[in-house]
Amino acid sequence: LDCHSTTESKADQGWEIRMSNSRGVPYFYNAQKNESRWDRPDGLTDEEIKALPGADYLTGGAASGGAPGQVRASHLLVKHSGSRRPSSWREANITRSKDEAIRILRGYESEISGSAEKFAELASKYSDDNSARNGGDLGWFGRGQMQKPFEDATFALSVGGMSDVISTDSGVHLILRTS
Ligand SMILES: O=C(CCc1ccccc1)N[C@H](Cc1nc2ccccc2[nH]1)C(=O)O
Repeated sequence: LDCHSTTESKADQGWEIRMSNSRGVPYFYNAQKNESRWDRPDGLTDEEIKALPGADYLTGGAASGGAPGQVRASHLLVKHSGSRRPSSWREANITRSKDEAIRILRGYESEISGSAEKFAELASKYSDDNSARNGGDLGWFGRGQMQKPFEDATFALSVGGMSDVISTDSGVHLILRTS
């Protein structure tokens, strides 16, 4: 019986780097092990860490400050049948009505009740945007980059503030301004 000892390459050990919205610093996340940690996983060298998905959170990218006039925000998007692209990582064919999407989002809004950590947790689980994998974090952006209703709502928020339900061509959103 010849057993092959496959030494897993570090890359497919499932580690990635995500941004903690509540603390505004990166952390190590492993979906396979369902583990999150602030400190470097044992045995990962600098080189291997730099090669992980989300590594740009460690360098410039989203972690460092934005240019003047830029803001940083997270959002929780609930798509509906009228969305420009009624499909997401969560659901291949989204058929809920806009009213239903708003009702769902109002439910999250009351569950969040001002907690940035709760926001990131619910965005990770339920946002129909790919930013769900980063707790809804969109990084830094300036005016002219996002759909107008989204931009205006974000720039009207103070840091730490959360928007009302905002509607764009993509669906309905809750926005949390983080910087
Ligand atoms: O437009 C994009 C980002 C680029 C993209 C397009 C298509 C597939 C994947 C990414 N994603 C939308 C969801 C979405 N709409 C937004 C509006 C404002 C901010 C973030 C948003 N995220 C969406 O997925 O419909």
